[in-house]
Amino acid sequence: MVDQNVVERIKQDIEGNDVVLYMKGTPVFPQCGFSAAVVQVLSHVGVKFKGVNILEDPGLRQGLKEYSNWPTFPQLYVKGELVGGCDIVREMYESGELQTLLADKGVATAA
Ligand SMILES: N[C@@H](CCC(=O)N[C@@H](CS)C(=O)NCC(=O)O)C(=O)O
Repeated sequence: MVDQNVVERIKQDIEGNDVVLYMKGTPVFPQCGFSAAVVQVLSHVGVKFKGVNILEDPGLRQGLKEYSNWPTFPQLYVKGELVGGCDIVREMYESGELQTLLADKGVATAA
């Protein structure tokens, strides 16, 4: 059963920010290669995002897995919806699908 306080915090984050990356480490200092790769993609696309370091919060780390039904990190959310992890985000970036998704959802990018 997912902790409702954790669910509230997740909802506040993903509903209050267009793009949220739950990751290991911070955007400036990622502590996992998968998280670093998504930070790099988002930087290339030129989109502003909120990075949340799940290593600092074991409750959030577990709660997110249950909330999203996605067992690993990073997890990228756009406008409240889970897009996916590193593999999906990278594939979508390479095909141009990520840029299209952001444009369709009205998220500003510099690219
Ligand atoms: N194939 C995954 C790779 C990510 C991954 O395997 N993450 C692992 C190791 S960093 C993870 O989050 N494990 C669960 C945990 O550490 O809580 C993706 O596309 O995002």
